[in-house]
Amino acid sequence: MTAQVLAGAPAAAALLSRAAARARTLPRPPGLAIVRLGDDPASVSYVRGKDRKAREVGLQSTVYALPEETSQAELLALIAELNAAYDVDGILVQLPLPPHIDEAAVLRAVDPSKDVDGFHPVNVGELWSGRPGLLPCTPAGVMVLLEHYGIPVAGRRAVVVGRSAIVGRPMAALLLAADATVTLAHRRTPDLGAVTREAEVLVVAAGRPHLVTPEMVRPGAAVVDVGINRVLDAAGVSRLTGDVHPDVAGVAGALTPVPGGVGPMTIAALLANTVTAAERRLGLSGPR
Ligand SMILES: NC(=O)C1=CN([C@@H]2O[C@H](COP(=O)(O)OP(=O)(O)OC[C@H]3O[C@@H](n4cnc5c(N)ncnc54)[C@H](OP(=O)(O)O)[C@@H]3O)[C@@H](O)[C@H]2O)C=CC1
Ligand SMILES: Nc1nc(=O)c2c([nH]1)NC[C@@H]1CN(c3ccc(C(=O)N[C@@H](CCC(=O)O)C(=O)O)cc3)C=[N+]21
Repeated sequence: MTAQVLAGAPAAAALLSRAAARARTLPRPPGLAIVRLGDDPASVSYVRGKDRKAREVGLQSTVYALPEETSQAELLALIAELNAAYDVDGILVQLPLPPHIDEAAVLRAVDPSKDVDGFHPVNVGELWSGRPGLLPCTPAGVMVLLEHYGIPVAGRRAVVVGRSAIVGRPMAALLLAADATVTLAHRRTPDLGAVTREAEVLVVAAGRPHLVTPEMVRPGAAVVDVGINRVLDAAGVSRLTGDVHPDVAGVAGALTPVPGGVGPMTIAALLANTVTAAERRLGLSGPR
């Protein structure tokens, strides 16, 4: 037996085509502003991917590539300008930020109605209180992926490994909102395998290559691998690998690949959020 492959591409394409159709009904294209500091190669490449896809689906996307040494005051001034700009519906500040910038202060500065990452405390609070506003892209993308493949969540045991503000915590909130019974595991969880074996839906976002091995997985479980780790293969070539060991495919019922699983969903969810923000700002509230 080998697990069903939950490829991101078809689910992301479906989400993008729904978002593009909604965007076409608006009086003007939804506007996305992407802010990035410095030139960390991974950030440059993610931002390029987001900007390219945004244009493909008919959004007006602008990348603000600022030098690494940009001061916090300069960054906050740009955010204030984008908050005030009529034709900007979504603002994304690419993380991580350089160490001299107070990340929490920057995320708080983004107008919550333009916070297409769903990182502002207002959106976080709304998510946990069960009145979701704009949803964090990776967890929202995971929910769309599960739905696309008809994997049920309601009434099932879900385990999330990792409790970061951008992935693990909001993932747990969305699974809870979808009526799963949710456990959130982390570095201080004793006997992680005993916990993950309980999961009918297992989401792994730890940033540890191959942390989850076959004996940690319940037979037939749906396993979502959020991890993106750059590792050297036997030939010394740099490759992307997930947090889930490939042999898990022999135990799981369904498994997301890395790359080509959650990554494309994250980008699609960001663009769908931007359309949602535009609809709300223009007073034309469409579906979600
Ligand atoms: N596909 C996509 O679109 C995206 C992928 N990612 C990837 O997902 C992964 C996680 O990202 P992110 O959440 O930002 O990472 P963080 O490093 O912020 O958080 C990692 C979490 O995993 C937990 N953890 C780490 N090691 C273990 C372990 N051995 N056992 C149990 N828990 C552990 C940590 O626990 P503790 O809190 O106790 O330290 C922490 O809560 C990374 O590989 C990242 O590249 C991230 C964003 C988007
Ligand atoms: N403000 C902010 N918002 C984010 O959403 C955000 C961020 N900062 N910082 C970094 C993480 C990471 N992230 C990814 C997006 C797409 C892929 C993606 O498309 N991955 C491809 C592979 C890409 C490659 O080849 O490098 C895949 O998995 O198939 C991965 C990771 C968004 N993040």
